Amino acid sequence: MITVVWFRHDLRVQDQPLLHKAAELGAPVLPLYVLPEHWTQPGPEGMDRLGPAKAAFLQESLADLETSLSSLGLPLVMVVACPRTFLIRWHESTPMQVVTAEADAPEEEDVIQALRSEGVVVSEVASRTLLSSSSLPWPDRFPSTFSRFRKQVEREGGPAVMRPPGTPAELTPAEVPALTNERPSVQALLTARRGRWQRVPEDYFSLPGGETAARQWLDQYLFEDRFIAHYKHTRNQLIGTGYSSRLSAALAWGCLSVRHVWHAILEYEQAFGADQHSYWLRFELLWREFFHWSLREHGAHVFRYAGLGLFAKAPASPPTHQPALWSAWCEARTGLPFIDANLKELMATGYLSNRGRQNLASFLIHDLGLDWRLGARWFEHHLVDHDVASNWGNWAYIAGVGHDAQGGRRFSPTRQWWRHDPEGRYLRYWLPALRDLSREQCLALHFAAGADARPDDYPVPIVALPDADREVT
Ligand SMILES: Cc1cc2nc3c(=O)[nH]c(=O)nc-3n(C[C@H](O)[C@H](O)[C@H](O)COP(=O)(O)OP(=O)(O)OC[C@H]3O[C@@H](n4cnc5c(N)ncnc54)[C@H](O)[C@@H]3O)c2cc1C
Repeated sequence: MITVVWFRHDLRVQDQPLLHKAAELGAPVLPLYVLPEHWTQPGPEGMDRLGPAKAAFLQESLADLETSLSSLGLPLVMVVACPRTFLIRWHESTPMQVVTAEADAPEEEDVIQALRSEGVVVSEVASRTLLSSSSLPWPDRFPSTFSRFRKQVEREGGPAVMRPPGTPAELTPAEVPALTNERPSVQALLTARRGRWQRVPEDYFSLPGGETAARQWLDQYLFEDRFIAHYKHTRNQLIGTGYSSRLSAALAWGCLSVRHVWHAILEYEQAFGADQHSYWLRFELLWREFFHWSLREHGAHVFRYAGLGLFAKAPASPPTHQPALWSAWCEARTGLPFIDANLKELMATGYLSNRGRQNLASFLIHDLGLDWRLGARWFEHHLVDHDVASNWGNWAYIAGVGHDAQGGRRFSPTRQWWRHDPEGRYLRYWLPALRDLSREQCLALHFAAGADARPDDYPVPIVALPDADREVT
């Protein structure tokens, strides 16, 4: 019998409860990563789940994990396959038990159940959240809003977050069983997916994938540059290094554990004093936590057009698809400079500020009138930090079918741009064609006016904004 440590979104070695669990079980250990082959298969709109920036981050994270495991004397087996079929077949030839992270998304839960029904013993270990399933602070029903959730979690000075464990001392490597898998290797597939994508010069901040880089950045962010000291004031900015923590991709792939980040912030508070900024970073981690437990509670409902069905009655059927609007979105040619700049940044870098994400989601849902799930899938393809719970939870929230008791949020793209990009710096950065225009000229383009100043190839807006949007101050 061997213990397969099946890595999914927990690509690290330090503070890794999966390895501790494997050490406790005592059998020889085989670390495994299965890249689910369906991630590369296009869905109905031609989008798959593995865009180029995301593939690059995953490739770097796996390379780093492989190096760290090999320093513990453990090889990392990597395959492209259907995880359920692969593990069941393997079990038939090589008796094994599996140690893996607690399931988050419904499809992860399905695979774990399928393995168990085939007689595989699976130990699920909490590795992705601050709280643990054995000590949740809400009595029985999951809170319907974030503020109720936060109040319960913060009661009595909480949350009490367990200290992450260090690296386990001794693990005996298992012999690698023979593999019959005709798919391309993980590295070959990721190289092909990554294609010619590389970090562009415009990407003023770019964190490579992997635990090593993530730990270094966390240290720099908190203790060297101390960017956290202005977090609450700058977190809504659109451009520049250190306006927000940029920890999302490392958290999404588990290069860092959220418990580790939480305790690092507490250490910062001990060293430099707690204030509204350090509290606010922990507050944002509670948003992540909220969406993670919500996904476990509501499961696949978050993927329905009508969402979670907690508050208002949502229409059961999605709006008619509008191919012209959708292509303009996908090409970042909506004709609204602020929207196009955000679309360009996301496509070029795989990252976008929280403010930018809120604006894009609101625009797609409330101004273009498209099915919110299209936008969520598009984000899933592009975002290096894609996280099922946070992405789908936030989209549903803005669409008014998630946890927002007010029934959805529209952000005026005009006012948002005027407030958050007062010098037009962000816009000119991502739209060089508009570089010589004044901010007022760009505003005229935004309202389909100002034909004189329109650069030749810049499109007219694909949608007229409501009159109320014209008032900007
Ligand atoms: C439509 C939409 C889609 C999103 N999709 C994702 C996603 O796929 N993955 C993802 O990690 N975040 C997602 N977010 C949340 C948020 O935009 C990003 O976490 C944040 O912009 C990442 O940058 P940062 O690490 O510098 O964030 P910081 O502001 O430094 O926040 C620190 C951490 O707190 C967490 N966090 C912050 N805001 C949120 C939030 N609103 N919801 C959940 N967690 C939050 C993240 O883990 C983040 O890394 C989405 C938000 C919106 C509006």
